[in-house]
Amino acid sequence: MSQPTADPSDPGRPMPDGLAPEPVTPGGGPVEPAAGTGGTPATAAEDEVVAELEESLAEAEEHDLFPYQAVVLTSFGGPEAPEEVMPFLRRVTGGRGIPDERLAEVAEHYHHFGGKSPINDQNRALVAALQEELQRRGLTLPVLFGNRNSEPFLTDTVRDAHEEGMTRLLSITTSAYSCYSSCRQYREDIAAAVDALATEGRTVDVDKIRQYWNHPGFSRANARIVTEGARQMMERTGVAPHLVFVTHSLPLAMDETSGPGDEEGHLYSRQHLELSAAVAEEVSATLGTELGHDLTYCSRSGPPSQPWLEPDVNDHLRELAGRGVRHVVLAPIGFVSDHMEVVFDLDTEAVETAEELGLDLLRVPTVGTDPEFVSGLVDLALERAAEARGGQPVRPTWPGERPRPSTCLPGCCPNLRVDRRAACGMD
Ligand SMILES: CC1=C(CCC(=O)O)c2cc3nc(cc4[nH]c(cc5[nH]c(cc1n2)c(C)c5CCC(=O)O)c(CCC(=O)O)c4C)C(CCC(=O)O)=C3C
Ligand SMILES: [Fe+2]
Repeated sequence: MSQPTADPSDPGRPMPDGLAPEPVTPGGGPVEPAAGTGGTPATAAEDEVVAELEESLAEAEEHDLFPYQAVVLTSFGGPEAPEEVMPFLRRVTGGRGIPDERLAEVAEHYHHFGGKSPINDQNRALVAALQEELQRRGLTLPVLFGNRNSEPFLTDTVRDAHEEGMTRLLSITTSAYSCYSSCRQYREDIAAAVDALATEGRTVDVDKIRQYWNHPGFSRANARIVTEGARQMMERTGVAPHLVFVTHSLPLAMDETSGPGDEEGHLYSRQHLELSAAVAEEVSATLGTELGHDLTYCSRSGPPSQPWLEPDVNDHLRELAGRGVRHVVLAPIGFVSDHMEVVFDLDTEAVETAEELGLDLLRVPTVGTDPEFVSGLVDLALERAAEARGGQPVRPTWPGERPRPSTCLPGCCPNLRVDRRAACGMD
């Protein structure tokens, strides 16, 4: 960790400069006397209303997540019944040129599990864990849940929040890395929700925590999980396993253009390469033996003519077996929960490939509701709130020392097909 002593959320430490809430009300000014009194003396009932309002505004200013009134876990979504599978897939791929055969094939993956993706249950568990962690720190804000591609839809969640009187929300997305699919597309869907509600006369602002691939809550939890898996395998077999990291493949053009718009590009694959190397080094140091490692990709789609990031995890397992590797720890560092990509593409397909090859394969879990990860997400929310108040909070990272900006730079991770407004950025 680059700045191990600075934890803005640690209640035991005094707040660094700039972290104290600004003395403003959510409405931007002092509380007005009850409206409609027309200069006549206030009734006891009106006095009571004003007192309650003042009290609730004072409460809203006290907490460390001010100016936010709720946290919204924002995720991809997934079907929960067989009849939801095709509508979900059409929503996800709408106009994106995914061949019909690929859609039918992916539909089969869902039907293989009774038409239900595990992703929503996993996110509901994460919502509960986040709520518990906030409460543990004395923060009483609600944690809401909204999806991009299935119920509960983000727009409906934000509308309900507005009905409850909320106008400023903080989104925590279930996506750690930087590319169009994992960052800007979420920002576009947040903007679409905000804009849809604006047409109903509802004004809501939504900010987002930074991409957290190198926030210690995510990266250190992954390092620990992979270490545990490798240790188990070593104790069982007496052999140091090979580490195979895996993430979602992307069209090469999407990887090339991922990043801050500084024309360096390839940020998505570079982030994964950097974390894979750091975790492998950490595991090797902890277990006292050098473990080999590679980064691989899964869940390729799109037309065969379009180049995507490689090697595919199955191809790579074949290559490793050919080189005489017998024991593999498979670490899905690209994902935050064991959703369909993990239970089908890895636990079903890659496991089958390994069986054919006679490889001993251990797939370690994603971060899920790991307490270190959940606590890291709350730290990230506190960090974002401090920034929203004009402060300059400490922004811990591992590996490296370059946190992603919480407001994306112009042109970052562009949509290569159409122009859509994106929230949480400078463009
Ligand atoms: C980077 C990335 C993440 C990780 C970041 C994040 O988590 O957001 C991710 C997650 C997910 N992807 C998911 C599902 C799907 N992704 C698809 C298609 C695509 N994903 C892409 C990228 C990513 N995807 C891309 C470049 C495409 C091609 C078409 C397009 O440009 O959009 C398709 C269409 C069919 C197909 O082609 O496979 C489906 C059904 C689910 C739900 C799983 C469940 O139900 O449990 C989750 C969590
Ligand atoms: Fe996907």
